[in-house]
Amino acid sequence: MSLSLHAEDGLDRGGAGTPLLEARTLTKHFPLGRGAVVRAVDGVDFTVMKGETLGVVGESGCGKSTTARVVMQLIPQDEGQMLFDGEAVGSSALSLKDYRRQAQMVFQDSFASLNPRLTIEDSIAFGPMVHGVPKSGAILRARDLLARVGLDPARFAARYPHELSGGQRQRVNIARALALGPRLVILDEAVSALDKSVEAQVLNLLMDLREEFGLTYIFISHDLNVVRFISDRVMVMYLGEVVEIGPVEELYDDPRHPYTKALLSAMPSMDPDNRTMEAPLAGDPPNPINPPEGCRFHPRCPQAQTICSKAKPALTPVGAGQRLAACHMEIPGSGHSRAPALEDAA
Ligand SMILES: Nc1ncnc2c1ncn2[C@@H]1O[C@H](COP(=O)(O)OP(=O)(O)OP(=O)(O)O)[C@@H](O)[C@H]1O
Repeated sequence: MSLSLHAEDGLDRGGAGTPLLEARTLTKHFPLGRGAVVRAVDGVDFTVMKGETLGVVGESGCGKSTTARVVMQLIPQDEGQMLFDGEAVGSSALSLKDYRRQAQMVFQDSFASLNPRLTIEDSIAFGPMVHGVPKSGAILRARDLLARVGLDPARFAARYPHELSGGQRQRVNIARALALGPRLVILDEAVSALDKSVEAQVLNLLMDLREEFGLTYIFISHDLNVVRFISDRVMVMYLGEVVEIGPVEELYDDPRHPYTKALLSAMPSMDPDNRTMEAPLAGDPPNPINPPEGCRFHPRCPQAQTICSKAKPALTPVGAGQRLAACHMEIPGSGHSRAPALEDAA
């Protein structure tokens, strides 16, 4: 098989208009016994465009990592479907094996992701060898990738993970993720464990690699400043659901969902004149085993009205139209009260 180290022919680099990944009503529940179920991901819909970075934010436990693991097919979804470049993942047109080559993931823990008994070059070469690349070719590719992530192959190829710093190990993990020539890379808190100066270097490296290889990223992070820096669009999750998604500057400058407003108001602003006056989030997120009826955010929402506890708001276009928010108050014609279209559901 041939594994390209360059953007694939025909890849719409930076083309905001063509979907690479379409996730439709993805659902993942974890049974806990005695009928209890954690609704970790509950009917999530989103699209990632070719060449873009989609940031994913939300409080701990809202389902970011589970969404990533389902997208990677590390765990199967209970319901829902994914299309990758227009083909259903797991279909005869796109087998799971082919899909897994094209979608790769980098995790937060740079050490746990690497086999301590393998040298750096062997770790990077492992994936291509599993996919049938001869060892000599896989090692050459590994050394090339080491150089591309800023590690001199002559110095680093024969070292072991424990001989590297956290930042160097994460560069190795990035090289390893790129070894199979993926088109989609999921970065799950991939820079969160790094010192700020190292984090900035790795973020710049990720942006360079995205251009060089025509990659598409899903970037999961608790750090809203980092997400703003690297993302083209941002998806906000709350208790297993998407509550808002849209272009990064639009969403940060004019958040529409009350949860997004509260989340951003808790963000340490670089600019003291630019801090929002929204109330910060009160209380802990409710339990994903027994989420509230209607809008799941309503028990903590300063704008909640009667409808919010009764009917689930659908993701609805807001603002300039490239953004969606799931809030009854944003549904056109609702007059900031009960939305007529939802009266029946109440
Ligand atoms: N294997 C599992 N079994 C049972 N519950 C799980 C499992 N994996 C995740 N969960 C639960 O699913 C919910 C979503 O977890 P997930 O790790 O996806 O959230 P997250 O937003 O990534 O959180 P964090 O930011 O802390 O990583 C949480 O309540 C979590 O405890």
